[in-house]
Amino acid sequence: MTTRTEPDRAASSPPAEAGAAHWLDALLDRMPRRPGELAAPPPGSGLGPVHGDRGLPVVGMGVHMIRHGPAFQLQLLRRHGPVSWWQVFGRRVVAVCGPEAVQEVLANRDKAFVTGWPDVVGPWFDGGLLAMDGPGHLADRRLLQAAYGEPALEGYLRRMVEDVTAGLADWPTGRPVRAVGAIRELSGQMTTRALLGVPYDAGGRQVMRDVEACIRAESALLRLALPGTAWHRAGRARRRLAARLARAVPQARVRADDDFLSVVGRLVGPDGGRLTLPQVVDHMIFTLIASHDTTTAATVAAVYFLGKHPGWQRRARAESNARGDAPLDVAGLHRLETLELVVKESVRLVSPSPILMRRAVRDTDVLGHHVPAGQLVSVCTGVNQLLPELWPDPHRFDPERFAEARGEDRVHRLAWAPFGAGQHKCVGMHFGMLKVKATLDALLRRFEWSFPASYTARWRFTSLPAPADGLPVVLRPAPGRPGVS
Ligand code: HEM
Repeated sequence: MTTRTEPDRAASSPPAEAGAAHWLDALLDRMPRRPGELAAPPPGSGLGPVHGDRGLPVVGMGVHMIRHGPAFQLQLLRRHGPVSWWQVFGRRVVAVCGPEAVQEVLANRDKAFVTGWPDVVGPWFDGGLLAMDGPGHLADRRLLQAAYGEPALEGYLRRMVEDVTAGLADWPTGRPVRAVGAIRELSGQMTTRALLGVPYDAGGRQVMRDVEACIRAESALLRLALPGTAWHRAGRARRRLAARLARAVPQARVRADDDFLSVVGRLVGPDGGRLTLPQVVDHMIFTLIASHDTTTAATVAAVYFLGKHPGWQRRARAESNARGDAPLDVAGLHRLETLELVVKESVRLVSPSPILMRRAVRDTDVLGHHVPAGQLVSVCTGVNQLLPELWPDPHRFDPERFAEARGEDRVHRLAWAPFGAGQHKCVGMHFGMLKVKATLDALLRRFEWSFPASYTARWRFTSLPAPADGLPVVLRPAPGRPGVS
């Protein structure tokens, strides 16, 4: 069974060639690349320059990136090597691809790199872990880690399982549903009680609309707070979120509840210190943003691949149904081994966060290439996940490659890194995997679905990857579950 996604096809051939059937891709293919050097290395340094493509004036290679994502960066790797650069909307960005180059930047041994996210997405992450560096980041991360431990996860999972079951009750069968929008809504329904203790229908919906306004502004081109713009809407949304959280934190600190905000509010560091109210507010806003679209993208990818590979869908459903009516807990999710393999393979092929942004704080080098101070660097973990040098038959949907006996992900510690690596590695990785698996478990027990052999999703990379058509899917009642429709 071979599934060729947009990035998959392009991984074995240049993106423009892969998509040449579409007029826009044919046009992009003919566009001048205008190659050149990023910056001259300091004389006598022994370093080489970074080579790359300027593309069109202003737009640069931005449209290539949106249409082809990791496949575009793979093409940069093939043209210019593991350290290259490209221009996007007037800005030069270094692309670091391949396991060694990615490892060098993420290990960050000489502390030359800091987070580059605020430079790219704007102020929406402010005060969150991914906008911080150095001792402040380390101290907050150590403190917050307790809120992601297994005992705490059990409480969040219980809430998410109740909410996913209720959310799916409204999903129709027998007519097309756009999976991307429906799964995003479901993610919101599963988030607000687990993270904030707020039911979706009693204020949670507005919270998620505000979170989504911030997410949308991350990729806005017009970054002025003019009324009517995404930037303006996000500013208002973030202020509403901050005000709401500022009211909620004092109550959360004293209530003995097991939602994420209550757990974070009660955390005490080794020195007896607690996070201040503004710190909790900022961390919570970033957590809401970081958890929502990533888990949506991962679930959408798995729904797509399960629909293209009914054998895997049946196998995963059989494991989910084997639980009978027992409630789903963390141990129960760990036992869903097929789902674990399917999710790992889905986020390998379509990585929810295929690049990690960094900025050089001083002149430095990556694999002997000169990177000047201030330079933005995109660390392309998503490319590594598709490299034929690392993965046998990399475009094939083959979840078994993650099984203990094969362990293809063990070929290099950065061959599979959908949750990042190094200082900023996703602290919510287990939480995210639980949420995605709990969503898929509920879907599998209730529905079955498939996509025609002729259907291939075309992924777009405006912000996180999503099928351009919203992934229309027709659900049917799952077999072997009498009484459930
Ligand atoms: C499938 C789901 C998820 C994926 C693929 C994912 C991916 C990532 C990646 C790649 C990073 C590192 C970014 C970088 O180094 O630039 C990251 C960081 C982070 N993620 Fe996740 N994430 C997921 C779910 C979650 C969830 C559910 C939460 C919280 C409930 C969360 C919270 C965070 C936080 C707080 C950070 C910043 C860590 C730090 O800077 O120290 N993530 N995530």
